[in-house]
Amino acid sequence: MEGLVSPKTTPRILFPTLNRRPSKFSIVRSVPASAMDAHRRNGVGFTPIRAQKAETKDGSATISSVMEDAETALKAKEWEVGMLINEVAASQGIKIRRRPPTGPPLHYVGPFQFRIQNEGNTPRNILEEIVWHKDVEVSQLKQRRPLSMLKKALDNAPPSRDFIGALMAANQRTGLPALIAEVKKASPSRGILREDFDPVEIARSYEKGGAACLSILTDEKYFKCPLLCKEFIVDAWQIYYARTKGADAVLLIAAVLPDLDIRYMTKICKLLGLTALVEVHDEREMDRVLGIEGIELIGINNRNLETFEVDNSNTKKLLEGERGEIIRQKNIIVVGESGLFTPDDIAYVQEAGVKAVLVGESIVKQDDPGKGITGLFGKDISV
Ligand SMILES: O=C(O)c1ccccc1NCC(=O)[C@H](O)[C@H](O)COP(=O)(O)O
Repeated sequence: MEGLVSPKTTPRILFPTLNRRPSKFSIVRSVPASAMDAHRRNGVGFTPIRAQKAETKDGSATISSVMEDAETALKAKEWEVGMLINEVAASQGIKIRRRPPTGPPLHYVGPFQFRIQNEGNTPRNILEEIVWHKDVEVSQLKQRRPLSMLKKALDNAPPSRDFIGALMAANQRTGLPALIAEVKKASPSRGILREDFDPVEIARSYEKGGAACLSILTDEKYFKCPLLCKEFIVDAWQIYYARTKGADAVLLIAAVLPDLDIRYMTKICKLLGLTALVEVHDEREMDRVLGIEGIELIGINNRNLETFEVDNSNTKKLLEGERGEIIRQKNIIVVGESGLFTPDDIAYVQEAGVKAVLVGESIVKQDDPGKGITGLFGKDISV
């Protein structure tokens, strides 16, 4: 049958919804030339398809076939948009593909479900896996709580607090980088960090220990944490959702989001009174972000989220020379993120120019996380 997969030769992918009732559809090929070219460039041999509505004998379409047609059209549109996002992202040097270029690995023929793995539907690293998973998770959440519902819920959210103001006040008070203390149970690179995980107790202990702000890992699948704040944002809907849950800041990862998304999402953050912490890891990402108007807070992640390699000199490297100059001119606050364990580490990134640090593992693992902060800074920063 047209569109079915012969993995050893040329993999061909069907949308699951198309395959469920093949008898009602005639399959035609249809794909934008640009997307097709991108796939050829990626070396992925596939035949994208779209379904056409079948007609009954008297020439009229059945209601269910019309609905399936609409569903199919929507899926096709979503797929096309996903492909375009991948193309735009690639043109900006983003290696993470927002969606699997050849569609999901699961396929259906009649009652049968089968999995076909190929380069285009296998994530190349953990960040890509997270983002693909997040895309599906968010589209399901959006169905349960549409944006219109979230907009109404905004009225009941607690007023947003000044995230940057809190960082600056702590930095001036202590003369040290302000601490964004991270509440997380586990991470993809380090596994479970703390078995007896009570997020509220940890947050209180951080507050007592002198943390200026808290970073709450909210991705359940990969961080096991039930609370909301630091997320893998792939859709503006998540920003509204974060605000309705009381978030004051959200994370936008430049390795995942093209410039246009960062621009758009930053504006939404402003509209909702949220601070956007825009995270970069390399020079290219830093240059992209410095080219975007209105960025106030940049995080330099010392951890490469594709390989998990941690290198604190990354912060120094990205703040040297012209980049550091632009950051100072624009009054951008820089946060040093990941891999900070000792007072020497803190001094090193402070020397490089950060005004704040985001720390998880080294403090969340301590019996008393608040006291862990004193160990991290080499002094009590709560007073
Ligand atoms: O930490 C990971 O393994 C990880 C993997 C994939 C995406 C994100 C990941 N971490 C998010 C973070 O940025 C860190 O949790 C944060 O910077 C704190 O780092 P650390 O002090 O080293 O726990």
